[in-house]
Amino acid sequence: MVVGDAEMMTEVAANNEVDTDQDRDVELSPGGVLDEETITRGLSNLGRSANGCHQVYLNLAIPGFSLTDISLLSEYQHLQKVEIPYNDITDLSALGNLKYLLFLDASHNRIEHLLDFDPPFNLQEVDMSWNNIKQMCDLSEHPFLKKLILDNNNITTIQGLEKCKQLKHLSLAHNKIRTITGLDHLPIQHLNLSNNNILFIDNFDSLKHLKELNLSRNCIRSLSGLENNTLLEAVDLESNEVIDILEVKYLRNAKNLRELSLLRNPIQELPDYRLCILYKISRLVILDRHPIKEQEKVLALNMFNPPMGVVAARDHITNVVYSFLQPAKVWDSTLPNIGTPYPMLVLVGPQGSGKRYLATKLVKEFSEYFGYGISHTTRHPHLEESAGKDYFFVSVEKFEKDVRKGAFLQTCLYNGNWYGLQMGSVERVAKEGLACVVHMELEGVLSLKKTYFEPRYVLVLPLDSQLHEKRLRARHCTDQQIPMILQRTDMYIQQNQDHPGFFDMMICSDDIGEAYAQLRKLVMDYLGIGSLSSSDSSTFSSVSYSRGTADQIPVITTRTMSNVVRASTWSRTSDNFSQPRGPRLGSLIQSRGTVEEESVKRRYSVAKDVITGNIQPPAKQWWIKYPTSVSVSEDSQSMLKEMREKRAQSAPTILNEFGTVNGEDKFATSSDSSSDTPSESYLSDLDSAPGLHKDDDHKSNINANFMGHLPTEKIDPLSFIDKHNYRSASATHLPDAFTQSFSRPGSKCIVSRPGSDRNTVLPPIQNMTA
Ligand SMILES: Nc1ncnc2c1ncn2[C@@H]1O[C@H](COP(=O)(O)OP(=O)(O)OP(=O)(O)O)[C@@H](O)[C@H]1O
Repeated sequence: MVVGDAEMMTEVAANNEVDTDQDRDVELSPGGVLDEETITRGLSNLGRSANGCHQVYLNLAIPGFSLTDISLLSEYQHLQKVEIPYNDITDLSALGNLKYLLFLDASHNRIEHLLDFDPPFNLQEVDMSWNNIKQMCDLSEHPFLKKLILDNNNITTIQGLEKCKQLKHLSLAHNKIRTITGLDHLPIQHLNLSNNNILFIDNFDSLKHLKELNLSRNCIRSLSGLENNTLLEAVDLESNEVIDILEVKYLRNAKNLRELSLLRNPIQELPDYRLCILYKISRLVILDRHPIKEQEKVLALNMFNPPMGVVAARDHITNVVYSFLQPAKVWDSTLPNIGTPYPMLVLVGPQGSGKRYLATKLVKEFSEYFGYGISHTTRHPHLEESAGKDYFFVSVEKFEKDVRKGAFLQTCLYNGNWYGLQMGSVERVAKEGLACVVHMELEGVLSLKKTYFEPRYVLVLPLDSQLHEKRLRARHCTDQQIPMILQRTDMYIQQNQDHPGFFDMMICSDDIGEAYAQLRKLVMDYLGIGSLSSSDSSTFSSVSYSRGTADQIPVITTRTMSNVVRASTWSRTSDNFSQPRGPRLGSLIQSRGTVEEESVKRRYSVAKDVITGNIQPPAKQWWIKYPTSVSVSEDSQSMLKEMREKRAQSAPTILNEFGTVNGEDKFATSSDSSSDTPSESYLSDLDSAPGLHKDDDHKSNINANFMGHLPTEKIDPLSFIDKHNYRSASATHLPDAFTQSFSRPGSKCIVSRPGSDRNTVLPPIQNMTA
């Protein structure tokens, strides 16, 4: 230490001594009786008196003088703020003279009676904590009281506050209160009742202004009673006995709730307690004194109510992982692999939209092309359903077992039941050489879109909600389920709007006959078959690709139109079957069942035709002739909006109920009777569907749109355009990309097909069919 510093310290010490000496000289308030000297030292804040005539000190602070007698204070009637904490005062009657008193701090004294002095006019804030008050007296003489702190007393009952209509802040912590009473209709915003013996949150209903509530260290088990305190922002329930996570439901109306503490409650022992609370009250910013991170909120949401995309991703991961976990085995499969897409049609829509009916009818009519992909479900069969035809009805255990076997392509939980499409179901159809038609909910689609299958997705949507409701009622839907299903229709509309191209086409199914006609027309366009007359003998064919079969050759089936009409299946009738040659294929066939044998023979035959250049597989048109996108144009958006409004207002349409599958046409309407012979009216109906426009602008865009999506097969674009009459101004200026060889996924030149997640915008089909 330098000399200068030492000197300075000595000087400071000397000064201190002088001060203490002075203090010692003047004994302040001897014997605990307040004297003038003490008052003089405690006065501050010189200002104008309440009547405006004098300059007076407005504040007095005389803490910690062991005062017992403060009668002298009665002479200082202009005081507006009196702080007399940490004394031994028992009697405040001297304050009765202080008519202008606004703030009183008489905490840490020995007062037994609350405010028992003549009331000042405007007393606003009182702190009488740490006293010996046992009972609250009638405070109706203090109507302007805004803040009352009575912590650490011996109060057992809250009372006497009825007339305190300005009371915003009340603190009664560390008392002996057992039940909450006497607070009715008070405008309290901050209430502290911590450290009492409160068991129930009673009589809070009328505390409509309550923002901050501290009920920590009580014996509260239930939050019931807080449901009407909608302005709550912070609730402290630390060290209580809350045991049930569902109790937080009573806070659901507190839309401004930002801070909650449930520390040291049994509830904290629950697994995922924090995430659960965050999920239940997502608006929280601080929980248990810890700020909430965004990641936690996302985790909570994903855990308890994951968005459909997350569920689909999880389901997909589960299915993929389980299938990878299977012992390595080369499956005898007719399905394609990742590089060779398999034609598949998925009808998507809410329950009761009619998609199952459409799927069955389509499969029935186009049995040469399509097979019905049967899903598995854990729900019980309805009377009219048969196992192995409508669904494979399995127990949850069996379903789970199959999941673990990696048997599913996609799974989803809908309405409390599991649904899933197994690879085997698709395989079964593929073995027939047919394209698979399945129907499912959006959740299923989200999962299926993650697989290497790249189906066409046709959205089947009932836009007339009353009609939809009627159909649902005719089915097996309960009163609770119906609103949920109707809401889901809006979800589909939203999905369609938010993700243009997600669905390849939308069909309104209010009139199921027309819906089928549209679907039929679409399918026929895909397949390149204009009309199903028996005289039509135009050639069409379909392609399927086999995995693990000899040489990985695309296997193509050829058939004439007359065959379509007459033959019961696409694959089994009068194929030009050639005996397979070579030991490999021969032995392969020997080891198979009849159906597969047929399939291999057929494929062999078609492969031969393809190699010799005899046929063009029509199935490639599935991939070339894209179906109509649900358009993203403003027109279509507004049309959809219109339809939505119409849907909301629509009067019930009298239609036959539908409800069965198996081709039984309970859907049948007058228009349905003509559905076997597609007419122009289908086209006009198609036009009226959202997203289907025939305006010229679209027409001129067709090629541009079309070129955005590389088909999976190699085509000659110019002949394609010629064939379909698409030649337009823009067609004569085809960019290079269009005239290049188009390649399959997996080759260098990959552009995702419409409807896939990779490329979301589709060309409108009407230009193709124009
Ligand atoms: N594998 C699947 N993945 C996802 N959803 C599926 C699957 N299979 C069926 N679904 C869908 O689950 C929903 C409930 O089907 P369910 O058969 O129980 O009811 P429904 O009243 O007969 O429905 P719908 O007549 O619309 O088929 C339907 O929308 C159906 O399309």
